[in-house]
Amino acid sequence: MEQHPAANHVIRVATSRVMNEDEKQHSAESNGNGTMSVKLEEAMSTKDCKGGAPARKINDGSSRSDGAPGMAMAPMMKVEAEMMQLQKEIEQKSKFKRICVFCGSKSGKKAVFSQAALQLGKELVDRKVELVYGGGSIGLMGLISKTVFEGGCHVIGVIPEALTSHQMAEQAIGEMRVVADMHERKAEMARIADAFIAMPGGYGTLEELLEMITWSQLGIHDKPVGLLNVDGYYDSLLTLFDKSVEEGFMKVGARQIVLSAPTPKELLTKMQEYVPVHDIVASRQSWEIQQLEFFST
Ligand SMILES: C/C(=C\CNc1ncnc2c1ncn2[C@@H]1O[C@H](COP(=O)(O)O)[C@@H](O)[C@H]1O)CO
Repeated sequence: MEQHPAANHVIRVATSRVMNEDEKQHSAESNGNGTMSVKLEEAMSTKDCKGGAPARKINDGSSRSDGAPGMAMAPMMKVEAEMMQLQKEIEQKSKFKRICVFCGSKSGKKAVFSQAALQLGKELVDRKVELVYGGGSIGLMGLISKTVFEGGCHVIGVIPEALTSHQMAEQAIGEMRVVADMHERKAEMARIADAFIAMPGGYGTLEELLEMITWSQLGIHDKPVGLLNVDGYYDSLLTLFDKSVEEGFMKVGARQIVLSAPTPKELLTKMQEYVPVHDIVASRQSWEIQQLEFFST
């Protein structure tokens, strides 16, 4: 393990497969909504707010466990306040433990792009989501990683060996996973993240985005892929995808792999609700078997 003063820690990763047991376990760990649902059900049950004897109905002003008239409002209001708080927590709590964000190594000309990076970073912090990203400290990459890190959430940069000397001269933050090349980088990002978001960016961002969409179409993963369409930046790409369906190069179901929204909140809501509807080319299991065979030869 290599340590750099500017980074929390740096580890070298030998990526051999896109999906493995660690990923499956992590995926199981990441679904925290069950606990909250149970809590809400408890709050909505017929017990009073102190957990005493059952009352009749939550919204009925006469519902008192002790049967005393006229004094029901205070405990009922407390139950309702608790329910609202739990509901808020459920909405804020993310289904995703880690989200990979692809974004520009430049900040773009308009301030809205930087503002969106800060907004998305804050949204991840509010939802207690860890960030996986390209490991660079420049452009939108630098802004979002700093925001998430300073917000107290874990940040994992996945960086090819060739870029490390450049990176280390800059201010690296969080955990750095050093991989052999660009292919391993994407495989590692895909393996450890539960979902992918592309912010505005150039070729690098587009290439990463399209690869994750293609891997979903093929059945290599079934994780949500979202486009943060800041100030209509991706309008023309979305139109091209529609054109591709129109001209018979893409199935309607496959077009639905790509989710998009102008704000992080709206995008994350769509991503939380995402259910794949496309036909996959080969099962995830068969991709894993192929990869195992490839790496064992
Ligand atoms: C290491 C530093 C600069 C070197 N540049 C990059 N470092 C890390 N990751 C990068 C770098 N350039 C591109 N990427 C990856 O591509 C995406 C951005 O590319 P774009 O062409 O700017 O859209 C990004 O998601 C990265 O994964 C000093 O910090």
